[in-house]
Amino acid sequence: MIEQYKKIAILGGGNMGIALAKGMVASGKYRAEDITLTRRNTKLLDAMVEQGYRASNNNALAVADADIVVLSILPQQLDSVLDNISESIDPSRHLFISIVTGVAVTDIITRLGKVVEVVRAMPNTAIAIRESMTCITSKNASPENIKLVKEIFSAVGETVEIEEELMSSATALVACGIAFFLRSIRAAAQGGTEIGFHAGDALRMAAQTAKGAASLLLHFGSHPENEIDKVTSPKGCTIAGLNEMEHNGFSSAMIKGIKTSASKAEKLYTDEK
Ligand SMILES: NC(=O)C1=CN([C@@H]2O[C@H](COP(=O)(O)OP(=O)(O)OC[C@H]3O[C@@H](n4cnc5c(N)ncnc54)[C@H](O)[C@@H]3O)[C@@H](O)[C@H]2O)C=CC1
Ligand SMILES: O=C(O)[C@@H]1CCC=N1
Repeated sequence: MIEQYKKIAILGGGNMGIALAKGMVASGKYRAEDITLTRRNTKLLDAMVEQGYRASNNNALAVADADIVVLSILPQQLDSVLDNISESIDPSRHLFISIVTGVAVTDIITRLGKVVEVVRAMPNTAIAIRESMTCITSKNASPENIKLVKEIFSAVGETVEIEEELMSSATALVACGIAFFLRSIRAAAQGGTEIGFHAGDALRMAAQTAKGAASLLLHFGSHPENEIDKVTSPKGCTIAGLNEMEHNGFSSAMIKGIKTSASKAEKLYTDEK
């Protein structure tokens, strides 16, 4: 249990903060009582408190009590939170993990006015079920602390270390990506309903089929087209459907969407200033 001596403050107990906390505890490597979640209205964290987590609306106190500080607020909420906790930070003790989109390590250090070690992480909502793909980067953390952060996120899914310059791209591909694939599954289910299945059955069938497709790639390490070739019988119905989708811009829509999300992610914090 790597984290048994570490206390964790997750500033911003919203979608991701809660999902991260739950995923960490579900991994069996972290204890709920070592994790404090903050948000302005702590009533909304009552369900977490019932499960043994701590809740607070005082970021400075939560930080003072923690070894690891996770920044999990929105980009537009970041500056006021950093201003509020600055006095409570001890750079020799605190390790920062930021999952805030579009915020560089240097942005955090500049705003805090203190040189703390910061590791940026970009997970996705599948962190709640320990199936996240998390991209990690740091310009100033020690190898030990980067390893520690990798271990945290490895407990809730897969990790990859990337250059900080690619973090907005990672945001589009892995964080926004969950929504893109979910929308694809919804579209498949809608098609399924139109050709005869009840909506609930169609959704379950589409979701399991999507899981199977992703698992084939991860299991065999193969290229999608290799797996597609195994499905498309000559003169068959798969290639007919696939080509119809491509004539309507299926791949192009996904590529353009990912590029749009990446450029938006890059500007989310700076546009607030
Ligand atoms: N939702 C997603 O799939 C992903 C989000 N992110 C990033 O993670 C961060 C959090 O995103 P979400 O959890 O989706 O947002 P969210 O809006 O669900 O959570 C933010 C939380 O911060 C709380 N908050 C606001 N001001 C606060 C303050 N002064 N002190 C303490 N808490 C405060 C809000 O009440 C809210 O609960 C964002 O920067 C986002 O870009 C990163 C990866 C995936
Ligand atoms: O939509 C957003 O801005 C956040 C960042 C990545 C996923 N959700």
